[in-house]
Amino acid sequence: MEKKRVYTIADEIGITSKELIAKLEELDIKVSSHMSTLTREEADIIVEMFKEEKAVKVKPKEKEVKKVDLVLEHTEHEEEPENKKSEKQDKKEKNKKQDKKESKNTGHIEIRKEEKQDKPETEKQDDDGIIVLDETVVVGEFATLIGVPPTQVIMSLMKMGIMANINQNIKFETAEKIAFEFDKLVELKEPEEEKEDIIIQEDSEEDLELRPPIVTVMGHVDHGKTSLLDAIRKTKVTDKEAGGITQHIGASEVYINGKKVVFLDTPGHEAFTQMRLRGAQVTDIAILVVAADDGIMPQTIEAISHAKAANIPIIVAINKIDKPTANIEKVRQELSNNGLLVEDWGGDVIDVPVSAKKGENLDKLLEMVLLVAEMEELKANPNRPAVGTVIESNLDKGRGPVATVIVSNGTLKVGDPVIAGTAYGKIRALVNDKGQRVKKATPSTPVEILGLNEVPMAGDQFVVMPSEKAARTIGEKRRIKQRDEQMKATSKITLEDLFDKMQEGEVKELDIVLKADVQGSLEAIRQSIEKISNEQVQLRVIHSGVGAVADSDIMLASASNAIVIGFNVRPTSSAIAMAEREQVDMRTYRIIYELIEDIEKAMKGMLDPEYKEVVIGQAEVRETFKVSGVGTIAGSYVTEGKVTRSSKARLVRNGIVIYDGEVASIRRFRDDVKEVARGYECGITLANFNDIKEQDIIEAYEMQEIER
Ligand SMILES: Nc1nc2c(ncn2[C@@H]2O[C@H](COP(=O)(O)OP(=O)(O)OP(=O)(O)O)[C@@H](O)[C@H]2O)c(=O)[nH]1
Repeated sequence: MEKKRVYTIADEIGITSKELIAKLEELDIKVSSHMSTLTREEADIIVEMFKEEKAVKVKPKEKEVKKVDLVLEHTEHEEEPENKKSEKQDKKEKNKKQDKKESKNTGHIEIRKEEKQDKPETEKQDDDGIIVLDETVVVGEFATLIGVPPTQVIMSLMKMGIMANINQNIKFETAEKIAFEFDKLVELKEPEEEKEDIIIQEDSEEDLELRPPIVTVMGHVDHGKTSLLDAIRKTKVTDKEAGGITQHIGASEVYINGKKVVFLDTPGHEAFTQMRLRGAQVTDIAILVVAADDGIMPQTIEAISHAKAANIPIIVAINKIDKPTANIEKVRQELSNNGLLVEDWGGDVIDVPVSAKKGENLDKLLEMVLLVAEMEELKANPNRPAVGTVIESNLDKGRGPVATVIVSNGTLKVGDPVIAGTAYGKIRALVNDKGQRVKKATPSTPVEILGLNEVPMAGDQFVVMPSEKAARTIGEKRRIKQRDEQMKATSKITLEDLFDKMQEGEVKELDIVLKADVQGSLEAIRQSIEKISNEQVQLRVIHSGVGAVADSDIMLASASNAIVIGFNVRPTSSAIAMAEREQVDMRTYRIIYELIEDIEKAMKGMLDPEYKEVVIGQAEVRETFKVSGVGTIAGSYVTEGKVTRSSKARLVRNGIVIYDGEVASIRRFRDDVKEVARGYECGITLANFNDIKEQDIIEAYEMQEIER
């Protein structure tokens, strides 16, 4: 580390060494003489501090002006006389109240008016003179806020053993201590809640009526999800509406004993989790299809994890019972191994053996769906303007933007002005799942809506607005906000920032998606991981499975703000791309101990930086010499880049890595040298390794820290 002598620093400031030593003593920095050294960083801060101090002494006026400028940049009335300020404050309070009154209340939603931001985002002073600060604050700004010269703040910091210059950030806790020293009070800014632009008002209990359940079918590939959906639709849809042709709109309704059940058309948990990723939970109940001849398979386990993560009840349909190889009891056994104990086995999970092919027991399955729905008490108020979720959307050549929505509450009518994400418009037509035009759609009903100005996204919430104008205003505002947000990267949890987020109280749980090469290691790792939970943070494996890290793992992690850990497995290339896009922290390990150690370190905020290997050169071994006391010296010729004494080295023979370690020495003629470049000969020895042969390749590499 570069150092500076006291006399040089004194010289730079323009004072004598003695004066500097005395000043440093005041700051509790002990130096014995003018020959003592400080680190370069310390020296810079001290020089800067003294320069500032001098400037304040010499040109107090200019400094004042600058200070006011700085304040003006943030807020115009911070420097106003007290009485005027409070007058303004009063007015503002009144305005605020007025605003609140004015914010439109349509009976079911409240449209929030934007509050004027006339104070700086980060810091402000509240009415009783308490200065409100963020988690961190820049030294210079903090000094201005508490009305103390920056040099004094820097000095106080030094006394606390913190070397920071005027442009550096300090933590709130530090700022608080310093403010106390100067008789000022500060408080931590309360985290602002994400303000919704539309507040949907709750219904009172007496307005609520039961609504049909919305069901998603999940399960392993080929276990019969599509067959089951088709079979249900064929028997049930055509039963009711003779000749009615099911049109694909993303969801369909079926009737059992006169009661309606809504099925989402896209089977599988990917679509389901995709929606959750967008913050929408449409599904009330999951039907887990398990083929009786195949049993629980990896995607079955995934589906279980996804449904559990979404906290929805699961009904198991044990399918293909018509097959001679069907083994229902085996499926039940496997279910219990995966945390689903069926009723026959003393648990509370409902399972129904069915055959999608033969149409067997489908009524029983649907009855169970209704039963679970009843227990869930799914309710809505049909007598209010509608809200719901977009489940599919597309741009139709003839009809323009088309969206299938499911009404979650209220009744949607033709002519209603709506907003869906950033899209807005007036409902021109409603089309049901049979392709028929309808006038209205009640709770849990899937319908296509026409009349939006653009195609919304699946997962977007739609809300009926008081007027078309209100819909447009909100739509435009959202578009601007969306653009802003796209600029800011979304912050997902990572092991690096785990500690900081724990300190800030943002994180109480670390969810993990775990993939490993064999079942045995999965269990061992899961147990070890969950054991290291402490009071501050709970570690939870929300999904584990055998095999490569796949897209669905990343999707689940992203939707649940989890990290992904792969043990002895690699991610697929599309999973890598997806993790990058979704900013999911994904790590792979080959040694359990290292995996556990990384998590433990992350919990203490001491995670080592990540390194990547960079090959810096290659040398060919042309001759070898055995020297007693030294070992084998490889007489080599550097063919690429360079080889340095500090590099790591690999010995490669016929493409196979024979040794991986470090360069012990490099000599040119009889001298030890630091490095040898391409085109030169040299003698290389490797640390603790002598089995070097002619024609071997020595590959020199370095581990470089990756910027995160
Ligand atoms: N014997 C028998 N075969 C069935 C049954 N249900 C589905 N199958 C067959 O199983 C195969 C897979 O059925 P699908 O409905 O395509 O399965 P899936 O789960 O939707 O498959 P993916 O869409 O590929 O994930 C088809 O050949 C079906 O005919 C059943 O109850 N009995």
